[in-house]
Amino acid sequence: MVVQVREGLLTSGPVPHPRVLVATAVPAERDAVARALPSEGRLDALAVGVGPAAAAAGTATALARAAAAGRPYGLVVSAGIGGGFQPDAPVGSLVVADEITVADLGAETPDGFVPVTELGFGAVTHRPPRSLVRDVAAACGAATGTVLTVSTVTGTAERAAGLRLRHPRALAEAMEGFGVAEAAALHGLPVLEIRAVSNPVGPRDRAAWRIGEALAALSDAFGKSTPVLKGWNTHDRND
Ligand SMILES: O=C(O)c1cccc(C(=O)CC[C@H]2O[C@@H](n3cnc4c(=O)[nH]cnc43)[C@H](O)[C@@H]2O)c1
Repeated sequence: MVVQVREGLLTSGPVPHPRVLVATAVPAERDAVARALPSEGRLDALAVGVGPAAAAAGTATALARAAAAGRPYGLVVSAGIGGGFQPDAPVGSLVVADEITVADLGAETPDGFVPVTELGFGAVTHRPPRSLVRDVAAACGAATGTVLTVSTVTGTAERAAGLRLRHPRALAEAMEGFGVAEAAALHGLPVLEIRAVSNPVGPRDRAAWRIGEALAALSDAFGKSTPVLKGWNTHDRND
């Protein structure tokens, strides 16, 4: 396979059945994913840290190391628990992102929040391959919609309502997807995000978290989605 470095991007040609990196925030999520993966090793689960910056740095490092070792990844999946917008994404349910959007990268103005793209910089959304979103969601029974990446966990009804006003298609929020997606984009790779809902997005209520239930749902999702991930071809990334 030919790997090219062009304008700061690492790109590669189409690969049938590429290696897949599943990036979680913490070891508990990594272990929930790894329990469901086959032992033959084309899918790896790695805990890259909490928040978009740690996730971007950890993912980019893993992708660069794998490429340098001659075992490059062809697909990156951000996975873990997350908050679900109610009533669309109840606790224990699964969400596959058809858009991965960073919600708080921009500027506050007297007229409201302005995303960084409107300031003339960068990106705020990454779109996973549509066929992969469709097939993974069908395999594991997930809803599809926008998953927001935030640096601050939402803790009030006002903020939850504000996010939904700006992002009406948002089903879930978490803290890593956009960072993982930026790292994947830097390497010219497609990205997917899968979240198992551990808590409602809204007023802070630690008693309402169902982390065990969400980790079990995450494990189950990977058990059911592995055949799709293993069978996916990078040729299909624009489908
Ligand atoms: O202290 C709190 O009120 C609180 C509420 C929800 C989650 C946290 C975390 O520190 C977990 C961060 C960790 O888990 C993902 N996650 C889970 N639920 C959410 C959420 O509602 N909003 C954003 N992220 C969430 C996240 O991806 C991190 O990896 C604390």
